[in-house]
Amino acid sequence: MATETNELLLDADGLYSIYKGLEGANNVVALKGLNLDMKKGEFVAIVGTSGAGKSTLLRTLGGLQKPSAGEIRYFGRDISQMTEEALVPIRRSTIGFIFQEGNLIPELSAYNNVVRTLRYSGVGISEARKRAKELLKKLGMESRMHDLPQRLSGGELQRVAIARAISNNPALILADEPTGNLDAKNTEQVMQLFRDLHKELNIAFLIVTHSQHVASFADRSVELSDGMIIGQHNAGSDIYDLKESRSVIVSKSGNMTLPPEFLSALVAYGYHWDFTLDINANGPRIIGKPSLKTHNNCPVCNVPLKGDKFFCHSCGAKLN
Ligand SMILES: Nc1ncnc2c1ncn2[C@@H]1O[C@H](COP(=O)(O)OP(=O)(O)OP(=O)(O)O)[C@@H](O)[C@H]1O
Repeated sequence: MATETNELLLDADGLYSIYKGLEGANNVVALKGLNLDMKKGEFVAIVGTSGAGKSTLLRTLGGLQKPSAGEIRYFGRDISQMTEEALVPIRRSTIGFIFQEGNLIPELSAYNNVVRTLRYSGVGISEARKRAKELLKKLGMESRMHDLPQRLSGGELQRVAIARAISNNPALILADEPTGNLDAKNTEQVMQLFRDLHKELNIAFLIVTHSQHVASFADRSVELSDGMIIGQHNAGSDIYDLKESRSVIVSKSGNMTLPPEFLSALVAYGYHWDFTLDINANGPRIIGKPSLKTHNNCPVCNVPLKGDKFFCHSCGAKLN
């Protein structure tokens, strides 16, 4: 059985991700100071409109691209500024990736794709062969395992991709639209497989999806909009109309994320409230009068903002 514990698996703090604009164009700030915690064995969906930053978040959390600012900790260990050399073994031992296209090596059979992944992780050849066979059998691919990817259907390709992703017993699977290319029947089967793996092996899942059905498998859905997490939702929420089910998130480091309707009623993005809190035995109390301020320093590169408080002339971050 999946046992969700209070032990933190993943803990991301203040993540920014900036794509440099082409000549003359503004940079795109795809993640804007985002915070996310995941417990061991949790099943979380990332939902939100197109361009909200979901894939960027997944790739950044997986160490496939560096955040422009912020920290990403796995079991308390910060990976955000590690060299590729230091990252590779952590990625291999902790994380499995599944993408929409499956990303198999086209010249290798299903079986050799899995063997290759295991070999890269340092598993000996005979053990790798044995484990590849067992995994493909478990995923219902025993009779097709010597076929090349081009001879496999979308659903079969995803099974091989899943076999590769779980081959190193990862604590977490990061999946970007894993059923995006599949029909309803194959989507159901792949999601059922995820659920079984989650239960049997206690693997945590973080899945980007546009599908209500896929999100319904998750313990909670995290909603992204314009590079920020704007709410979370319990299992069974309607992801096509999330307004009703948003709840406030308070991260481990004390950052609070408020639903967008609330924020826009309060203030525009780019401002913050400045106040002093006194916490004593009677609970928290605001001292003095809160005041509304713009950032003095760029939250991405920390250089003082000059003139325009919503554009950093130093790193090019657009802050609204
Ligand atoms: N390599 C890149 N270079 C420049 N901008 C990029 C790059 N990748 C993504 N972006 C931009 O970053 C923002 C977030 O993109 P991302 O792909 O993370 O969103 P998404 O929520 O996954 O979208 P979708 O649901 O359509 O796949 C978008 O404005 C996108 O145009």
